[in-house]
Amino acid sequence: MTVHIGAKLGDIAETVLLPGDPYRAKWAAETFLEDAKLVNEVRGMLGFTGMWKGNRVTIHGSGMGMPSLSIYVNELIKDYDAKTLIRIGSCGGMRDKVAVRDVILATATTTLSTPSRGIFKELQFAPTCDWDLLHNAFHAAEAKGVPTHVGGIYSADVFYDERPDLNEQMTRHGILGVEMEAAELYTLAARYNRRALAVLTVSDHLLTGEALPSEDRERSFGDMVEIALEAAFA
Ligand SMILES: O=P(O)(O)O[C@H]1O[C@H](CO)[C@@H](O)[C@H]1O
Ligand SMILES: O=c1cc[nH]c(=O)[nH]1
Repeated sequence: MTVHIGAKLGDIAETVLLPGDPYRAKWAAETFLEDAKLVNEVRGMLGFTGMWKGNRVTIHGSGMGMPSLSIYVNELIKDYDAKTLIRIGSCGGMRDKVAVRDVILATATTTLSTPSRGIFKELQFAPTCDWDLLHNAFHAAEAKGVPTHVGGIYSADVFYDERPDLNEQMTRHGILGVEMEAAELYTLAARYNRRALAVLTVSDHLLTGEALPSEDRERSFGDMVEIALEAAFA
């Protein structure tokens, strides 16, 4: 047990999928895993461990925003020795070519800051994904025929953004979508030599204003979960 995770040592698999939403973790575990068991519910942050095609997997909520994800990922790596960590999140589309329900595989993330910012001082560290996971995920998405984009994303600190000028610069510089966790996930994975990737489903669009309801964000992102599982065990 850790301060924020009630699971016993050994209850967490080496491969962990990380949705922001704990109820997406529950839905994904019940939908895709065999023998899924609840291993954490401290503060309502649900985590489940089960089997997928003979492979042991944990699906654990990260909460919203990098400070929350940082707590769970630090403990999952340092206390439970998680080795592969894949975020399965929603994001806002930022380019015309990206449509709602499309999948984005995030190669690199741009941020204003992360919880790790302090250690870098004047350095602008570039958080990037694991190449093998990206390669596997792209081929899994292609095989499923899921519309998929590969490229940079923006990991923001706020959902209700008062800086539309920043979004304009992101779009102008080719950023595909905005979410709130991947930069810290990639930074921690780099620090502890783990594999990380963010597989994202576009839930709304900053340019068109289109948006999916919260029930869809909790439950309708099956392609993203399967792509993440295929990528982890390819
Ligand atoms: O759907 P999740 O995984 O929570 O991800 C996105 O949704 C939340 C905001 O609604 C933020 O956590 C953002 O990163
Ligand atoms: O962080 C997020 C997630 C989904 N949609 C957004 O616009 N922002």
